[in-house]
Amino acid sequence: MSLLELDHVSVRYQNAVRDAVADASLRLSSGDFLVLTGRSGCGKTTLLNVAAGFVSPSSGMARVDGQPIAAPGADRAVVFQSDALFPWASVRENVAFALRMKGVPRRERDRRADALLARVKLSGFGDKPVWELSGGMRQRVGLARALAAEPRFLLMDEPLGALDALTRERMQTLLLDIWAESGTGILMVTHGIEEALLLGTEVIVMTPNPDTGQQGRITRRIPVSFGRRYRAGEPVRAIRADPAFAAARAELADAIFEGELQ
Ligand SMILES: Nc1ncnc2c1ncn2[C@@H]1O[C@H](COP(=O)(O)OP(=O)(O)OP(=O)(O)O)[C@@H](O)[C@H]1O
Repeated sequence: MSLLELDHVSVRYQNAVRDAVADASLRLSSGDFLVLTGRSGCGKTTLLNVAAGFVSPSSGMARVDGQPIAAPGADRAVVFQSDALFPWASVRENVAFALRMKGVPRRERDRRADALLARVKLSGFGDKPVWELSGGMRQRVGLARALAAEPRFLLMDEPLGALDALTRERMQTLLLDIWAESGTGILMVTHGIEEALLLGTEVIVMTPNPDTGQQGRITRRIPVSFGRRYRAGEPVRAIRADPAFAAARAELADAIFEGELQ
């Protein structure tokens, strides 16, 4: 069991007159799926980057298992919206990259890469160059590559944002399957309201300060259980059709837009 904590974190970028994120706290344990959502510019990526170790808090603390986060680490794998794969390498080589860095011998890393490719439903694609793959397939390669490091936490910034609607729905269930199998703690940023509800165990809403349009704060934390229902065997279609899902959708939209849409 691992714990990633952001404790009263504020971030002010160099030369900025205000904090991009003000006084944000969250706790991500193994097996949690936290979703950060909110309007554009309210600081979601900034907060994820603090967890990743790319950005240092100006005040407050970020910790993994009590140790301050000072830099990116293999315990926290990051998946971005653009897949950031190595275009010159094969699918298998991309997935095996972290294993190669660790000095895992060739045969062993190929075996593990192929097992990961099977998990993301890309068996048989290992020898392909990545540029031959569709956007959804590339994102699955990116996911397999992140999982290769056996991270304690998976940090994902709009990982499905560039995909078409049908591919995105399939990726959502794949993410739930991988989360269930791996027991990893996931922190994901998304603009998708239904996606947040379907995937998260907790949806964290950030909103900008109404006076400045900046200084993102956490304004709501909504516990959700739809993803757990999928894990327990309920089909996604049935979950989406449940009036409780529509009610949660309306509640979350209201929290994000603070009544602006009504
Ligand atoms: N490297 C940076 N230097 C200076 N300011 C930055 C930097 N990165 C982000 N900001 C500012 O910090 C604020 C929060 O940005 P951030 O990208 O974290 O928001 P976001 O909620 O992820 O936005 P989006 O949903 O559009 O991706 C914005 O005002 C942005 O302009």
